[in-house]
Amino acid sequence: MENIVEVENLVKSFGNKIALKDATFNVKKGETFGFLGPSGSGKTTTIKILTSQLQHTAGEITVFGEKLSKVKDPSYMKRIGILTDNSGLYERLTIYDNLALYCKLYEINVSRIDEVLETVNLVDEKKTAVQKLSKGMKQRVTLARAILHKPDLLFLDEPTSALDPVNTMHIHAGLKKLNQEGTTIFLTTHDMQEAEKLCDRVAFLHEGEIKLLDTPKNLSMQFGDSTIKLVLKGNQTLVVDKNGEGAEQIYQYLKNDQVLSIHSNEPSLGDIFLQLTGRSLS
Ligand SMILES: Nc1ncnc2c1ncn2[C@@H]1O[C@H](COP(=O)(O)OP(=O)(O)OP(=O)(O)O)[C@@H](O)[C@H]1O
Repeated sequence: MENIVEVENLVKSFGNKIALKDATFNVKKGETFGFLGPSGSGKTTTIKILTSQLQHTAGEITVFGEKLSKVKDPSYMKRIGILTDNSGLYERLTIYDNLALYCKLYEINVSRIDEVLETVNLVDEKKTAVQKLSKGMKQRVTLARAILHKPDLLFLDEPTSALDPVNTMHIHAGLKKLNQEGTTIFLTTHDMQEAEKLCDRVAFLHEGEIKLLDTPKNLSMQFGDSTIKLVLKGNQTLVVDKNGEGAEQIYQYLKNDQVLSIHSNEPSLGDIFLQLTGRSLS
């Protein structure tokens, strides 16, 4: 599959502080790529560099087949969507008027506004001034603006960090739809469930270094143990090996009608991160 982003040996330092150490990764066209790491691991710094908001110290970056220095070109910026914590919304204007301004900028029809407001669950609030919105609602307006022009590549920095579970579900469904329609997504998060749900591949970032990069499924197989968990009547939990002896045990419990549930003992992305770095993602 074609790479839409190629990053080689990326380094970023702020004075003596090294925020990114030799990070190398690619984002493939059409995928949702997750950058997972705890606070301070370098996620926002990476997004800022990839979207030309910050200069990197060393390394090679290519986006859409062009060296990063050219990405500032307006024709490139039109192919990119960005959601960061810096909203850039006009507080006194309504949601609709904010988005209408961007429609003009991107030269797209205002009929698209209702579509994106549907995605972020804000159709009924479109005539409300931004200054009257909650933090989570503003985050949803910013996301609506980021996807207004159906970008080829969408950068999302912790897209659901200020949202409640219902709105998070709404946004996840919207992002899946956008991805199915062809937008490649680069997403940072410290929410492992979000990553498991949305991402085709994930990179684990720890103290500015990429520790691991693969599909969630491969990681779970690589780090999983070869056991099966049984929950028996009376809520007793039993872990058995995936071998002939384990099979015999499971058979006996099933035969005696003692089994409530059977699960393979797969680690979550959070478990894997903990195993790898000794610290949790949040
Ligand atoms: N402008 C800056 N000047 C100095 N240090 C900075 C600057 N921006 C970021 N850093 C440092 O670089 C490191 C990575 O920060 P970054 O914001 O990329 O982390 P993050 O993974 O996005 O964290 P969070 O999840 O809290 O947003 C941190 O140690 C941070 O203090």
